[in-house]
Amino acid sequence: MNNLVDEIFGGNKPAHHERFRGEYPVRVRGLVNRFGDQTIHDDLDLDLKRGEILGVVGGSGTGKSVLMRSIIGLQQPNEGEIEVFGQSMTDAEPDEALGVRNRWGVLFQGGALFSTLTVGENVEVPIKQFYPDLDPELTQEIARYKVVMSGLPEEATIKYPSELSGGMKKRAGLARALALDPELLFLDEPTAGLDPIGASAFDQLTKSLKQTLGLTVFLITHDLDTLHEICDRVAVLADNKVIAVDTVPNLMKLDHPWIQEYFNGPRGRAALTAQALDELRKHMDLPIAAQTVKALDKSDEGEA
Ligand SMILES: Nc1ncnc2c1ncn2[C@@H]1O[C@H](COP(=O)(O)OP(=O)(O)OP(=O)(O)O)[C@@H](O)[C@H]1O
Repeated sequence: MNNLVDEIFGGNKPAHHERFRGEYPVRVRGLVNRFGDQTIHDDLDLDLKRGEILGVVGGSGTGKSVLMRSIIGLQQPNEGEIEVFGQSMTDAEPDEALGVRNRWGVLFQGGALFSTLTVGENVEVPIKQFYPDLDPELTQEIARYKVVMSGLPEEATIKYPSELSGGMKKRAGLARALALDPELLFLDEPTAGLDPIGASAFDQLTKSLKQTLGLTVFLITHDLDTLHEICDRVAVLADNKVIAVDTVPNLMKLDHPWIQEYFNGPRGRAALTAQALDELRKHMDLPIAAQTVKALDKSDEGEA
């Protein structure tokens, strides 16, 4: 397990650092990734703005996870330049890379929890890795705090991953991603496999953590509700590149076949209607809003 821990969290103590004040915590330029004769990325550019939730979408196999793995140093690109917190990751000496690794948290698809450790012990892993001399009681206390912050009951701290529901596993993974108070959070399909209520609750948690902790979030998703509800901008991967980065309403105006199919297809329209209804419900004291909600609710029943 130690190799995996080293791979994910790095293997040494972090250097001291100031919080990043620049505009773009992540900048990717001319990224090329190939596996054999399969080209995944070809001259891909992307900027992540400080304080935003950036949704990353694209068809299956377009390279969303490979892009995330390239940024966090788990995938060595064939070409290109990646800067995190203003520091080049592609040319970085191992020590320099370590200086930034403790400044991001990652929630992998499926949570990637260590099954032989309790939730609390999972959250302690990166803390012990980066701060081995910390008093064990304090380490446990920090882990408990992160568990509760992620919306789990405190009792979940002593449970094993196999004793948790899918939604609880995601929250446990999030608690571990938050263990070192990151400035940057990477979420790979956090709502996949959750029921709509669980997915919506996870979205709201992400949004409130972004606001309260001042996080910048890179969020891979297929979930249209998530895009509409919490993403400030969305990057679309197609044709081996990021073909557009914009707000959802602006993306919907673009004349690209995949974008049109995705955002203006039946599921895209349903997500948009659901969001419009949510907005209107906030203004139910206005007669026009009440009437519109009633009419839209009826048309939904008609379609069902
Ligand atoms: N280590 C690897 N070796 C060979 N091919 C790989 C490797 N990692 C990813 N790929 C290939 O790269 C392509 C992009 O994979 P990636 O997981 O990034 O897609 P994705 O956009 O995240 O897809 P999904 O939405 O289905 O999760 C796929 O064709 C995948 O098979």
